Amino acid sequence: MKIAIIGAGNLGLSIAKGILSTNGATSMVLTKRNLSGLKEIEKYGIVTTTTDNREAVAKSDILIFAVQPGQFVKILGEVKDILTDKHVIISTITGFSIARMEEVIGPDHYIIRAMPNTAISVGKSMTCICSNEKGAKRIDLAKAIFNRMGHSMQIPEDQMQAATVICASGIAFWMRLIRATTQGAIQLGFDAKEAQELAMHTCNGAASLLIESDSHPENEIDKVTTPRGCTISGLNEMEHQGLSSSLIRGIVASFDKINEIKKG
Ligand SMILES: NC(=O)C1=CN([C@@H]2O[C@H](COP(=O)(O)OP(=O)(O)OC[C@H]3O[C@@H](n4cnc5c(N)ncnc54)[C@H](OP(=O)(O)O)[C@@H]3O)[C@@H](O)[C@H]2O)C=CC1
Ligand SMILES: O=C(O)[C@@H]1CCC=N1
Repeated sequence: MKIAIIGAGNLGLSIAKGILSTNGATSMVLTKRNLSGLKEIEKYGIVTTTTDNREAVAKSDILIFAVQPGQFVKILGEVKDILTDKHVIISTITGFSIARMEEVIGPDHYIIRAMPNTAISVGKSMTCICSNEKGAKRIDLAKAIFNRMGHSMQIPEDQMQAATVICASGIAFWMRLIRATTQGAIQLGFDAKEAQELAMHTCNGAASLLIESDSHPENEIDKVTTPRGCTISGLNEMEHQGLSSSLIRGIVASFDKINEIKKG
């Protein structure tokens, strides 16, 4: 697969690392205006970098766009005359609808919207995808690309904003929970490095347990909470302080904000 990543910033570079670590491409062209941050990745044989988006598009079949929303229309306009039927166009751009893409390049292209997160760099992204009518013929290819770097789910386009909050912003929410657990562990006497190790691997174990056993969180919680024990004391105090409520409110605030950004 010949892949171009247009806009190798935080997310674009994470995707590039994920593709490299899973041998997901035969060639990869990364673009940005200032190439100085791409020195390390250029050392990989299959990677080339350029400031020329047209060159990247001409050399590739799969085009992954990871620029800021305000930059996207201009870049699409710049390359639209060299888009052909070999190209699958994948946009990770928040709040930028398929209809707006079609307004610029027309509907006769394989268009996919994808919402990954930065764990794609280590092959562990939860990625939601949807497509335009023509892109439905390439959705299995898109799923295969993202399943190599984690787990994908096809959703209706009108759920992409919600998916952005839960999956893309969501990784930051989980990081904060891991950080808070680390701070608690330090207070209980572990040094900072040990504390983070305990928090990260416990978090990983909780998610793996649910994924691999197809179980419900409360079912697993019931197995841990000894009557009159320390777990239920901790959990109930967290709930008195509003743990679940604050997470839900944070998610809704994030969703309200993303809808505001889309309007404005
Ligand atoms: N960060 C995340 O976790 C996630 C981000 N997203 C979405 O992905 C997109 C990118 O986000 P993020 O990576 O954080 O943003 P960044 O600002 O880190 O990356 C955008 C990149 O685009 C490059 N760029 C700007 N103009 C051009 C151009 N004309 N040609 C080529 N490259 C260009 C910039 O580099 P330079 O200035 O050198 O050109 C920059 O590196 C956004 O739309 C965001 O909403 C979606 C999911 C998760
Ligand atoms: O914070 C943001 O707005 C973007 C979208 C999801 C991740 N980063």
